[in-house]
Amino acid sequence: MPSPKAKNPNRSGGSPVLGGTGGRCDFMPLTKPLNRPSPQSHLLQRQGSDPTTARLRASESPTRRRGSSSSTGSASGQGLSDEDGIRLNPTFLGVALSSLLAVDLWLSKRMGVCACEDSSWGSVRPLMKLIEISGHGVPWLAGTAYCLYKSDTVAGQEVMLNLLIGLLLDLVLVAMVKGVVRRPRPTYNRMDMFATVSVDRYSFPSGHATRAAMCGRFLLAHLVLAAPLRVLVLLWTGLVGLSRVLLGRHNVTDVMFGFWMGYCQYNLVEMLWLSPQTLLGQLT
Ligand SMILES: CC(C)=CCC/C(C)=C/CC/C(C)=C/COP(=O)(O)O
Repeated sequence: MPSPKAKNPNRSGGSPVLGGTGGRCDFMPLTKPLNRPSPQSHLLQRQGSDPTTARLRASESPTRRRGSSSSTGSASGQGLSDEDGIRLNPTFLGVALSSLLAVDLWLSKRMGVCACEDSSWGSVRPLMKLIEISGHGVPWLAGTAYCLYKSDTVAGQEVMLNLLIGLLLDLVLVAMVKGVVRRPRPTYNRMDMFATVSVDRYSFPSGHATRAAMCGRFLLAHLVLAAPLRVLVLLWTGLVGLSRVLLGRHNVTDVMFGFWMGYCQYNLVEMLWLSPQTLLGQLT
């Protein structure tokens, strides 16, 4: 049976959505774009899972009061905000995602113990910033370019050239995802990072985490390293990711996704691998 909203004569269309109030099949207006939920709507989600309660709380919020002239009653249909559209029809995936994000924000804030000098672990901040620089794009690009220039074996040049390609690919892919997702950095982050570009005001995914994961895999696969050094590479990768959250630069999910993305980027580098044979084949 359709929900009371379906009785609204102003509605021009709707689609059934499973998981509506009380497990019924509710209708969601097709004419209204479903924007990403605002931070406020996450708050609403956390304050009460009951959609009716959430709607009532939304009508008490200052933003709703300010714009109350256009939203005098949800029954009119015109007064429904995008938030209402989403909150009245919470899908399982929506609730799961909102819960994950709420846990992510809470955990990240608790872990941001080096976010500034006055933080509880503020004295460790300089060490965390050193780890940050060790995973920054500039030293990696400059170091790889230098090794490529200095390398006097074809094998060495091949490895360095492909690492350079991987690093550039990483910058482009991370910039694209950051530009699309546009998740702001945590509010408690101090934007005092060395050499950033415009998309670096966004947080998802962590560019340091993608680079650490990709370079870590690259080093383990292409350098002949003794066991302690292999452990050190793994440790460094983990520390770069952890330092992003401790410094308050990122939320945990930014780093987790960054690790996964960097891991996949390495597969891409392997797929696109440029060998002297490939290069010579291209030239002849
Ligand atoms: C050649 C060229 C375009 C170099 C750009 C290198 C550069 C400025 C990379 C940015 C590195 C950076 C600050 C990434 C942000 O990392 P998150 O972990 O904070 O996302």
